[in-house]
Amino acid sequence: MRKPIIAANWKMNKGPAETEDFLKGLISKIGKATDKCDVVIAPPFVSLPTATKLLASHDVSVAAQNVSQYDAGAYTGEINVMMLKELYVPYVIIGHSERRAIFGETDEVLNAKMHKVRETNLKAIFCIGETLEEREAGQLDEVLRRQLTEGLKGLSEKDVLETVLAYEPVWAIGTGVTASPEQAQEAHAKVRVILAESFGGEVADKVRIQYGGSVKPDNAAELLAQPDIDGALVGGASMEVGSFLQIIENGSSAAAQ
Ligand SMILES: O=C(CO)COP(=O)(O)O
Repeated sequence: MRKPIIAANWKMNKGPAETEDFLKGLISKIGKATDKCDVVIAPPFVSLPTATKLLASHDVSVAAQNVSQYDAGAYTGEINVMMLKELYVPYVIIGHSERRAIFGETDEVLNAKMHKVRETNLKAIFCIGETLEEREAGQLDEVLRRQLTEGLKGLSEKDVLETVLAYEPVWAIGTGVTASPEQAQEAHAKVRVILAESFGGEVADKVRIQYGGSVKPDNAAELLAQPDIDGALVGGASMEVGSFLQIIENGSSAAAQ
C-alpha cells in the first residue's frame, strides 16, 4: 500500500510573510490528516527558512521548487543542493514543465540535477507530462518514455524508490481543464510499465506517482481513487489553507478505499 503524498507547489507566489500566515493557519487546522497522507509544501527559495522553522516540529515536509545541477561557484542566481541540506529541506521538485518550457531545462540537465539530488540524499519530486500537441499526435507513450529514461538515467533502484514522480499533463496545468480520472490513470499505468522495464517490477510497484494539473477539492477524490494515482501536486488550489486541506481530506480518504 503506497501512502498518498499531496504537495503544494506555490510557484512564484508567497514570500516569507505570506508563507508564515499560510503555515500558521495550516498547522492550526491540519489535525490528524498527516496520519493518512504525506504533506509537502514547496514555497519559493526565499521562503524556505520560514517554512522549515515553522514546520520543524510538525509532520509536514518542505520542498524547494528547483536546484542547480552545479556545485558552488560562479553560477549567478543559482542555489545548490548543499544549501538545501543546510536548511533541512528534504524534497526538491525537478523538471516541472514550467522549468522545461520557460527556462529551457532539457532531459540532460534534469538528469544532472537528479544525480546531484541523490548524491546528497535529497528526495526529488520528478515531473513528467505531455503537451496538448504531443497528446493529439499520439505521442503520450513516447514522451513519457523519453522523459523517464533520459531523466532517470544512471540512477539506482534505491534512488528511484526515494523519488516521487509527478505526472502533470501540460494542457491541464493552470487551465482549469483536469485530465479525466481515466486519462490520468492510463498515463500513470504507462509510467509504471516504463519504470518496470528500466528498474524492475518491485520499484515500479512501490514508487509513488502524483497527478498534477488543475487538482481542486471537488476532483481530488475521483483522481486519488484511481489505483495508480498516489497523490497530487497542486498549484492554484494549494494557495489557500481551506482548499488545500480539503484536497488532502478528500484525496486521502478516497485513496484509502
Ligand atoms: O503545475 C502544477 C503543480 O505543479 C499544477 O498547477 P495547477 O494546480 O494550478 O493546475
